[in-house]
Amino acid sequence: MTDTPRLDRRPEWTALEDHRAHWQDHLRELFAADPGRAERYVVRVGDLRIDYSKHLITDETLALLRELAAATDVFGLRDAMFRGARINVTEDRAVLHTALRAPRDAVVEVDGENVVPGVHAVLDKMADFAGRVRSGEWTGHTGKRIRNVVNIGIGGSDLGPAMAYEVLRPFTARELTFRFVSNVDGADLHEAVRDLDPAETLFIVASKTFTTIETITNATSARTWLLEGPHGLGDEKAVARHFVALSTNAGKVTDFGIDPDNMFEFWDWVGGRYSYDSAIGLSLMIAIGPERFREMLDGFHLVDEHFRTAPAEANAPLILGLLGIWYGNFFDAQSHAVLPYSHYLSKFTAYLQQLDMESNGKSVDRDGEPVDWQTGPVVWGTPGTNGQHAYYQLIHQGTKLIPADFIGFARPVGELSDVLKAQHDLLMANFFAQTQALAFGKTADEVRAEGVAEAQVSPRTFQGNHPTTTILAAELTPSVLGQLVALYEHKVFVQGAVWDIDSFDQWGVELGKVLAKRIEPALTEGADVPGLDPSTAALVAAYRELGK
Ligand SMILES: O=P(O)(O)OC[C@H]1O[C@](O)(CO)[C@@H](O)[C@@H]1O
Repeated sequence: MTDTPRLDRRPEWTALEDHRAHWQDHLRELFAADPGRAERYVVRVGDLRIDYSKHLITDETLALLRELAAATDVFGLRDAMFRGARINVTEDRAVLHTALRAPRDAVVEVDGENVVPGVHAVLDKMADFAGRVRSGEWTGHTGKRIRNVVNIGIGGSDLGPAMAYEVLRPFTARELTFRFVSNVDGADLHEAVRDLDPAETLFIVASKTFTTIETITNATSARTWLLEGPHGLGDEKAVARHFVALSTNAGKVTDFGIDPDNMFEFWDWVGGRYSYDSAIGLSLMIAIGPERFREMLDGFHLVDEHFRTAPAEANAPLILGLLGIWYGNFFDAQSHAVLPYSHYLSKFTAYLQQLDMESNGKSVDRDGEPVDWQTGPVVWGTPGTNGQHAYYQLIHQGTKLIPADFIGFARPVGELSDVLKAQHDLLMANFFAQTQALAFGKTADEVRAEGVAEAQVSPRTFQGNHPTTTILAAELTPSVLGQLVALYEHKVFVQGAVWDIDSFDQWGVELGKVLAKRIEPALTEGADVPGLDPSTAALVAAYRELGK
C-alpha cells in the first residue's frame, strides 16, 4: 500500500467536483462568449487535426484537468512505460508496444537488453516471407501459388489485423484474398474456407500464448480441412507449406506441428490488444506489402514521440484522455461513441472496444484496493451515415450524455477516388452537420419560427450541448491509420494512469474460460458438473434435451 491519497480525495479531484457543481454553460453560450475557442481548442499531430472545441470545457476546466494529470503523475508513468519499466504490475511485465514501431537505430532496453534489433529482425523475416507470398515464390505443397490467406486468431490476434486489413483495402494486393477466423463457432471457419482450394490456401495461426482454446480449435479444424477435406492434400508434410504461426510460445507452436522456422516471434512485453504492429500483423503485411506496413509503423511512432515529448497543453492523447475523465467521472457519462465517417473504418470501433474496455474495465486500483470512481466507458459506434438512421436519435434527443468522436477525411482513397469525390462530399456534409446539430441543437423558438404548432414544438426541439471531438485528416493512408491507433492507445493509457488501474492485464476474461472448460464435458458426454448453480444446471439440461 502506498500512502498517497486516493484519487477521489485529492484536492485536484475535489476542485473538479466543485467546478462541475457550478457548471451551467451551454455550448451555444460558450461559443458566443469565446468564438476563438474554435481555433484555440485544436491540436495537430502528424496528419491529424483534432478539434475539441465542441466540448463542455473552458480554459479553467482544462487547467484543472491538467492539474489532476500532474497530481497523478501521468507523465511519470508514461516515461516508465517508454523506458521499459514493469508497469503491468499484476503480471510483472514491461509494456513496450512502442518499441515495435521504433526506428532501426533506436535503443529500448528491457532488463538491460536492447530489444529493437530483435524487433527489426522479425520485421525483416516477415518482409521476406510476405514478399515471397506476394510474388508467388512461396508455393503450397502441390506447387500451386498461394491465393488465399486465412488468419486464425481471436481478440488482439484477430481484431487488429482484421480491422487494419479493412482500413487499408485500397492498398492491398488484389490477386490475394484474405479472411479472418476468430469465433469458436465452427460456422466461422466453415464459411471462410468453403469456397477455397486447400492447395492455394495459407493459414496464419495468430496467438500470443498459443493456448487460446478458440484459436487452437479452429487451427486444428483447419488442418483437418487442409489434409482430409473434400479437396484435402492428404499428406502431413503439407502442413509445413500451409501453416505459419505468430506467437511468443515456440514450444506450443512446435507441439501443434508447425515448423519453428515458420514461426514469427514476439514478446511478453507486447499485450494482445497492442500487438497488430508486431508479428501479429503478418497477414496485413502480406496484403499491403512491407513498405506500406513500415509507413503504418512510422505513423504509430510519430504519435508515440508526440505523446512522449509534447507539453501537456498540446498533448493530444492527454487532452482526449482527460476529456473522457471529465465526462465519466464528473458528468456520470457511461459510454463513449466512436463514429467514423469512412466505410474503411467499419471495424475500427470494434477494435477500440478491446483496446479500451479490456484495458480499462477494472475495479481495483494498482494496489488491489477497490476503486470508488468510474473507470473505462462502454465504447461503441458504427460508421456514419448508417448510425444516423439507427441510434443517433438517442444521442440527439435521449436522456443520456454520450460524448462522441467523429473521424473523417478530406479526400476519398482508392482507384475510384475521382469518380466518388461528390459522394464523399455528401458523406462529409453529414459529418459536419451532425457535430453542429449535436452541439448547438435547435431551440423551441427556432422551431416555432418555422410555423410549427405549439403541441409539436417540444418533440422537434433539439437541446444540443452534446460534446464531440472531430478528428480530420486529408486521407486514410497507412501512416494515418498508425497515427489514429497510437492516439487511442495513449488516450487509454492516460485514463488508466489517472484512475490508478493496471491497464495492461485482463484477469476479467479468465473466469469464463475456466467455467467453459468445466461445463464442456456436461454437453459432450453428459458428465456431471459439480458446483453448477441451479439456473445453469437447468439450462444445461434443456440444451441436452433440445439437442436430442
Ligand atoms: O493471442 P492469444 O494468446 O491467443 O490471446 C487472444 C486474446 O485473449 C485475451 O488474452 C483475452 O481475451 C486477449 O487479451 C488476447 O488478445
